[in-house]
Order: sequence, then structure tokens, then C-alpha cells
Amino acid sequence: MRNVTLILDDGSRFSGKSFGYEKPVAGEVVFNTAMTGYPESLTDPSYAGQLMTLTYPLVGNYGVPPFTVGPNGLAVLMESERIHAEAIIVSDYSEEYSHWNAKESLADWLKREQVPGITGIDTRELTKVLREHGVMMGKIVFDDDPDNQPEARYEGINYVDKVSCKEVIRYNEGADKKKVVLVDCGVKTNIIRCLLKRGVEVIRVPWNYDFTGMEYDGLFISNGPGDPDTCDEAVQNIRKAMALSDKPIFGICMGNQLLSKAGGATIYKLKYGHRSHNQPVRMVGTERCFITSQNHGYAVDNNTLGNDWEPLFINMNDGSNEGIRHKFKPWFSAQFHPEAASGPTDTEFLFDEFVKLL
Ligand SMILES: NC(=O)CC[C@H](N)C(=O)O
Repeated sequence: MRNVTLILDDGSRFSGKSFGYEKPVAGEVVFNTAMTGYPESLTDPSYAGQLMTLTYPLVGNYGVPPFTVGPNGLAVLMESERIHAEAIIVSDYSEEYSHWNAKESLADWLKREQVPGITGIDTRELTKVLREHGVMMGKIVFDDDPDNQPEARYEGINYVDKVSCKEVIRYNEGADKKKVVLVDCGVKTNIIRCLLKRGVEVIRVPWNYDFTGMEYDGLFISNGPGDPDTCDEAVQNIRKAMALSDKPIFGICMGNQLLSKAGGATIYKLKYGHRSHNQPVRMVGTERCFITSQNHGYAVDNNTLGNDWEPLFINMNDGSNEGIRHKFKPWFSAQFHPEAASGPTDTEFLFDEFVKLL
């Protein structure tokens, strides 16, 4: 195993060994405290441009499931067609794996997809550094080679454009079906599965596609990577749709941020984001708390929501916004992931609420 060094922007260095593809990379270093779900997280397009640190120490022990495609041409077990994270950083990579549904090892998968993996890093110490300082850019360097050190930028890059579909794709077409336009900012497959399971037709459109002239019953805005301030074209289309009709709107994660922006709110960057399977959120106006799966680095500023909007969920750890709703119209969104995959499914009822409104 080759020696690798993770060098953070503040100069901190962490030494480990390579177990994935051998290629120097750079990106925003983020941490996820979930205990399981590396196949889903790695294929979540929202991780584009990021080096994913896992705090749970043992990784790889259940291998990787096969990549199979279902009846709608959608990945059955993964969240997209490929790995989107730039690299994975773990404490103790397990060479042996065992699971009834495992097809290959995490190392083989990473090598095939040309994504670096490093092991032997004290990921809890690394996480403490990130929590103190805030997320930082970092690079993974092989054999400490000073001539082969990539530079990276994350802020201001439109990653959504890199991962969104390039043309309109229709799923479950039918004249008698309710039609949902899905603005694809880097949609996780389980969001599409959750919609299809409820019998609707899904019309997946590129992130900046002007869908407002299409025939549809409801609008869905997906999750996606990077800075929501780079997605102004999507915000303009959502605004146009809101001005044209009162059709239901539901957004998830980036979708919450873009809907909020369309409603006039502003977004800020969290110090180190929320990435885990146990983020508690309270539904505003109730004492109901839900445990949610999350992956985001930006948040909606509650104080900038216009008069017609109100927070729908609030994070119980730090008080940040976890969703919004319009006071009079059927428009709402969640900053967390009701589709889970992976993570708790407590809030999947939000899909039922949306489909009921159509
Ligand atoms: N999962 C997402 O949609 C993330 C949204 C946005 N890229 C953020 O980091 O906050």
C-alpha cells in the first residue's frame, strides 16, 4: 500500500495508506458521522467536489452491492450511476468483507471508478480539526510528492451543471397519471423511486430547463452539490412557475435552498455542515421530533424568509433551518433527506403529503 498524505489548507497533515485508485485529488474536506451507508453516500451526486471523511472507524466490512439497473433504467441499490465524491477517507479499511448482497470489495470498486481511498487516518481527530476550524479544502498526495499536488476550488463552482441530466427523461408515462416535473440538480435515485412508488409520472428535466410551459401537476426540486448561489437559472424558473400557478411544489436539500431563494431568502454556509443519519429536527408548531438523514453544507437563513413563508422544520442541535412552507400555497421543502438511502425513513410521509396535493 502506497503512503498518502492528506494536507489541509491550514497546513495540518494526516498520513495514511492508499486502498483505492492512486491519483492525487483535491476538494472540500467534509465529515459524515453515519455508521453505515458508504455505497449510497459515495454515489450521492451532492458529494461532488468533496473528500468524504467517515468518523465510524470500520469501513468496507460489508463490501459493495452489485450495480443493477431496474425497470425504469434506474440504479436499484445505488444513488446514481457512479461515485461522485472525490475520495473517501477512513480510519480502518476492512480488507475482508461479508454480506449476503456484496459483489465486490470497496477497494475494487474505488479502483474501477478511479476514486482514491485512504485508510489509517485518525478520522475522529481530523473531524475535531474540521469542527474547530470549519470545513477546509484539502488534498491527497502520494508519497509526499511536492510536484504532484492538485489545487482545488469549491466555492462558486457550479457543480449542479456537472451532475444534472442533459435532456428530459420521462418515467412511468401514462395519460391518466399525475405528472411531476423533477428539476434535476443531481437527484438521488431514491427520490425518483419514492415518487414512482406513489404512482406518479416523473418528468426529469435538466437543472436550468424552462419547464414552465410543460403540462404538469406538481413541481419537485432535487438535492444537488455545491453552492446554491450558482443556480440562479433554476431559481428564476421556480419563480416563474410560482407566478404562473399555485401547483404544489416540494423541494429536498438543494431544493429547499432554491425554493427559499425563489421566495426571497438568503443562504449562508454552515461552519462544518450536517452529514449523518441522526440529525434531530422539530416540526415547527408541534413537539414532534424526527430523526433525519442529512448531507448539506449550506443553510437557509430563517430571518430572511419573506412574510408569506415560515420555517417548517428546525434543527434541534443548532437551531438552523431544516425546511420551509408557504403560509397559503401548497409549497414546502425539507433540508434533510426524507428519502433516506441511507438513513432513517421517519419522514418519508412528506412524499405522501406532496402526492396527495397533486
Ligand atoms: N444534498 C444537498 O442537496 C446539498 C445541498 C448543497 N449542496 C449543500 O451542501 O448545502
